[in-house]
Amino acid sequence: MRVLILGGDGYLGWPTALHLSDAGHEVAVLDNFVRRQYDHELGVRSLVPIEPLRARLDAWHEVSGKRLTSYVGDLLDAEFVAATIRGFRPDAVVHFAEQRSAPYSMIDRKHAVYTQHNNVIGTLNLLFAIAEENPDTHLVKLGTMGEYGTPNIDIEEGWLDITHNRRTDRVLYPKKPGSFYHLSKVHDSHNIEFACRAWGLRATDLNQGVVYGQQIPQTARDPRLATRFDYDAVFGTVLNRFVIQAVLGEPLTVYGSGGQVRGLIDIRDTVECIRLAVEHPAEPGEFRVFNQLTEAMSVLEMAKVVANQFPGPIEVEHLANPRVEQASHYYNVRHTGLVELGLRPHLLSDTLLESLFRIAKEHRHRVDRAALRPTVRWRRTSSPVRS
Ligand SMILES: O=S([O-])[O-]
Repeated sequence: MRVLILGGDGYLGWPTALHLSDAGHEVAVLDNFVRRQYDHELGVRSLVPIEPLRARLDAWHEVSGKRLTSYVGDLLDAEFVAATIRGFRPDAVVHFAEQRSAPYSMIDRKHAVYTQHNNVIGTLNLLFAIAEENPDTHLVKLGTMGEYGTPNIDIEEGWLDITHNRRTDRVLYPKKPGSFYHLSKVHDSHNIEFACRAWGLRATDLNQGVVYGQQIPQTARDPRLATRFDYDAVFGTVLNRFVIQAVLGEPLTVYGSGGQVRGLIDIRDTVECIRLAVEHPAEPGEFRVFNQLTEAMSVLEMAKVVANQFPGPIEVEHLANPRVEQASHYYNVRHTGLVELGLRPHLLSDTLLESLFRIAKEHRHRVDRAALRPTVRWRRTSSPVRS
């Protein structure tokens, strides 16, 4: 199949491109490199050095004999998006090209507006381009489990059958997201569902849990193929950050009591879920939703798993929670769709953590410790990004 990966230079977009290329698909990547600019803005960098896209593409050609096409541009440029779809004629478009940090979206008004404008309008431009250029294209969109929040009822896969005053209907599952970033994904989900209904587009919304890990077999084939590994309080995902804090001898910083439960997924399963979604497209007119997680754990449990595996003393430090979220709550998520398509999950294991500790040790000299401390406060309308 011909697969276009939007955000193909990013943490997950890049490994996904290699995984699909390795599986025999014809892959193109599109990116505007804004993720690399956030690093400059925040004064941080990926723990593992990453190569420019051009060098990555050459390295993949060298090790695999395969070439990926690349498009450099912005989804806010509607003409560029349409021309890319027209030129590459993808069977599937995988959309990772959004600002994906909740703290970043909560820095201040400017960052909130930027996040929603970038994410929502970029996705709208994409929907129009697909509808006008090739409506049979399957859109695989990265959503987040954070769209649902933590409701006191079971979380279904995107849709809810509801009986109200003796009448029944199937509705989009009600959302209670926890940041302007998460809200941008909720807005996207509604826009995409409407486009499926109005224009008969086919889409899969993947509500992904918190991703951990840094390597997949394809990126491990050459150091130039490495993907990012973020540890900072703005872009670092929680488990990856704990691993790095452990290696540095820093306390694992748990926000509040740590009772908040999150869905988790190994990066190797992320790329496999995308392959499964691409190879089993939604039907025309169908807005299909999968909850893309393989296990659920409280933040404190994650800290304990890391502490138990780390060969050395570890402290856990509870910080006043900078976010507004429930500290203890019901959490029960249905996530059977991807398993039915054939996903065989990697659950969080000692081997995975050992390899992450090794990667973190190798690059520990690159860490800026100050960047580990959270500074963005949900209860304020404006926060400094550095203390
Ligand atoms: O590519 S990332 O880190 O959103």
